[in-house]
Amino acid sequence: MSGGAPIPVPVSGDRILCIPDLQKAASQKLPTSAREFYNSGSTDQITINENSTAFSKYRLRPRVLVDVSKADTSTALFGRRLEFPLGVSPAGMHAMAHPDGEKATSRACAKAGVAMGISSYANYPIADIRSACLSSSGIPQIDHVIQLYTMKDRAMQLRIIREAEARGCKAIFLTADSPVLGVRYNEWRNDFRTPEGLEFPIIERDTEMIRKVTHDDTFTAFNDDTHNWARDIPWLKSVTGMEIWIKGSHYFPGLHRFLQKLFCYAPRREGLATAISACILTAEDTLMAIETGCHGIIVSNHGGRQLDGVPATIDALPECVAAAAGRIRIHVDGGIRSGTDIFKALALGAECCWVGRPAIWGLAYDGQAGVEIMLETLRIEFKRCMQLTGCNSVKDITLACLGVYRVDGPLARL
Ligand SMILES: Cc1cc2nc3c(=O)[nH]c(=O)nc-3n(C[C@H](O)[C@H](O)[C@H](O)COP(=O)(O)O)c2cc1C
Ligand SMILES: CC(C)CC(=O)C(=O)O
Repeated sequence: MSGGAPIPVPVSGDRILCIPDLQKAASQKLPTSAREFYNSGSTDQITINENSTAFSKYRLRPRVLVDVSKADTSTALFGRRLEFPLGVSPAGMHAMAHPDGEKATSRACAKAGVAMGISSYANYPIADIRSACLSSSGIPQIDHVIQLYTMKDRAMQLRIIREAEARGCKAIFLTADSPVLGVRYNEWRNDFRTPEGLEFPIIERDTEMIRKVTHDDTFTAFNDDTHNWARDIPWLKSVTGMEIWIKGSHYFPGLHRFLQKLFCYAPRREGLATAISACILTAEDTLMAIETGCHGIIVSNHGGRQLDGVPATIDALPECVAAAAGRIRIHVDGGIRSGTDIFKALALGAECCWVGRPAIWGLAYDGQAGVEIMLETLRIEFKRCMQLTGCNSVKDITLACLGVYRVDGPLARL
């Protein structure tokens, strides 16, 4: 019998015991316009709120009297071990939360053994973010992915891709839900501008250029609202060997007709037609990602910052998983605020989760150390959840671990 090494619990005097503690402490430190920029969603805040509350409808179905002394939280991504199934989502402007910005996030991710996404709107170049987490032998200790928008300026897009390749990024996360910026009242109300001194080196914008304009203006100038599956994915595949993952979903006109044709003329896919009927948009996008040969999808609604009123990602996940039928890798982000949330997402079929705002709150709270607290909190909670449900490895986390209450009924298995 082995009790294993005791799990270190964060017990500093700062009393950050969970992600909501961190959110509260960090938010108090941020000026109003930065706080609202980070913490808000779009329009009526429906989706951002649901992203985190939707997890609570699920109940855990634990198995007891299981030896969990050697429970192992690790998994693998891009052939590298992750300490637990988590990455930090690509989110712009980490340096508004702490001067070390994405470099601090990168170091914290390396310490925790998780992956990191680099936003096109990062405040440091890809090279600096990668080299912030070098091992003693000079090799980055974690994998990074580069987040790209579909951009009007193909030459710039190509320069970003070449730089990401040269610096060893493993994949492109193509953000598909942003042909235009979401309606963000906070940015309008506060006439939000990137603070003095911060740059967007990846999209080649210095501080003077970006302070002149709003994000709406920047998005309109850069993002390609003519983007589409048929043109953009083949182009990306033709220019890079990096993996291509689609982040977020966006309805592409004509797609429904295309799918109808597909199911009409390809009888072997009839089973899928049934599966997608539950949630047309996201299942369609999942199928398009498969059809166009992408490597993976991130079930994401951009943290509720783009189209308000879309479902919580944890609610969209099952339809995507069903439509995918094991043919594409599926990750999820949005509203994940505890280790139990990670557990539930895995039980519903995600391979890995990502968090956006919690990293920003960690930065605002205490730079790299704050992000480390955030990651360690989630790791400990995830491990405890695994042990208390009788799971010894992430492979043990299946649909059988969850239940949900139906109206006036007993707990139902999923
Ligand atoms: C301040 C902020 C900036 C973001 N910037 C980007 C971005 O540049 N590109 C992108 O694809 N997603 C961006 N996102 C969305 C995140 O990648 C991620 O989908 C989202 O934050 C996940 O939800 P969560 O914050 O509830 O964890 C941003 C999110 C926030 C909060
Ligand atoms: C820096 C931004 C324009 C990115 C952002 O806010 C977003 O993508 O949600």
